[in-house]
Amino acid sequence: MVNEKNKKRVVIKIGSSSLTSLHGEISRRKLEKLVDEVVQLKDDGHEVLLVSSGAVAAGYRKLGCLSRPSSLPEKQAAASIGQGLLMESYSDLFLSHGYMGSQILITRSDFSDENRYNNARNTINVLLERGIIPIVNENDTITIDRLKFGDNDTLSAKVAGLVDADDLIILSDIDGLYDADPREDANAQLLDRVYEITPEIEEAAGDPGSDVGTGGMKSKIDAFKITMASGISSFLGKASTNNIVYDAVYRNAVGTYFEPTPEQVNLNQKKQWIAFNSGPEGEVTIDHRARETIVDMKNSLLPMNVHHVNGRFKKGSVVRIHDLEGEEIGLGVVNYSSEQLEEMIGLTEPELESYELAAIESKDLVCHLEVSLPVGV
Ligand SMILES: Nc1ncnc2c1ncn2[C@@H]1O[C@H](COP(=O)(O)OP(=O)(O)O)[C@@H](O)[C@H]1O
Ligand SMILES: N[C@@H](CCC(=O)OP(=O)(O)O)C(=O)O
Repeated sequence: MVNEKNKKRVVIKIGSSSLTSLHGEISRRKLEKLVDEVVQLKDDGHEVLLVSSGAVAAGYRKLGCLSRPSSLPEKQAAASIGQGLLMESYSDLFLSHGYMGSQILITRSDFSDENRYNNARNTINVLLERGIIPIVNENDTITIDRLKFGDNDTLSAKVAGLVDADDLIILSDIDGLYDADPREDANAQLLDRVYEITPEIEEAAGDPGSDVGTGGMKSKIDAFKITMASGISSFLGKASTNNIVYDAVYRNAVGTYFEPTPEQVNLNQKKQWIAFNSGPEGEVTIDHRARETIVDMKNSLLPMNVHHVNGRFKKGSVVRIHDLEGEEIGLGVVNYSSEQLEEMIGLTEPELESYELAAIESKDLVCHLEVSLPVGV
């Protein structure tokens, strides 16, 4: 049993192919293996949250489809069957070891609203602190494409940030990240440590390896960009390897470890929400002097440095910040609506004195990210 100091909060994401059989059914054997390993961590005193895919893969056969459906209504109907079956199996298995699982279904709009985001954190914290194992999936049955996370890899990274996890473990059908797509290059080499997501790594990341996988290595790399910018250690390994979860937490597993370094950006929770979840509602373009002030000097953005405004937003919205060449330099929470900012453009410094607040406070600016913001941001 670990002491309070060594206790970890671990998020484990498992893909569809690692939970279901080729015939579109839950594989009891695969699920039992996962549950046994989670139980080992729980018995050691760690907190564990699962992000489990598999709802569509576990449900499509029961819906009467011969292979994973491609139409949205059929996928959603399959998920409505499979999600219930998955939870039933998880609950049975965890209860047989004396632990309780709980279901959390999330949509992207739950995360883009700051109040709902904070509410999700509070709920999950209660569950984790009371020894429950929250089991998270996207709410596939009701979510439409435009509002989807789309893959559980980036969802798991955002959840890891939400609950301030120590580790994210992504389990897949492959034993880690290779320096080239192993299906295309027989000489591809396993990378055991990654300290930075380089353009070469992005290039090497290919599509899914099975008919039931969704994001492939590309969405896993997007996920690791989020965890690295959030200061969370991550691991990618093969779900079928013995003791993979336990060994990954104790750094003894074969796979790829993604280690954030102190020099990298380490976004606090508010900035993680702004960067990865908020969904910007408009744009402000700033002049060159302002770019220097906010990027190099890390000062607030003043209303007089706003050159022009695009889109309609209200006070408190998140906006993209562009320079005069159109390059995106960051995101921030505005203190004025788009109408108010437009009125301020062209006013002189004394005229602006009556406006007391910065357009964007430095504490709410997310700029100069070493990583480009992942898809969906
Ligand atoms: N550079 C790479 N390194 C490792 N696997 C890769 C790479 N590029 C593409 N892949 C493929 O990504 C697959 C894993 O993604 P995916 O099929 O979505 O799995 P899951 O269902 O576990 O999320 C692997 O089986 C592999 O074929
Ligand atoms: N939410 C979907 C899975 C989405 C997904 O990312 O799947 P996978 O690539 O297998 O992790 C489901 O439960 O079927």
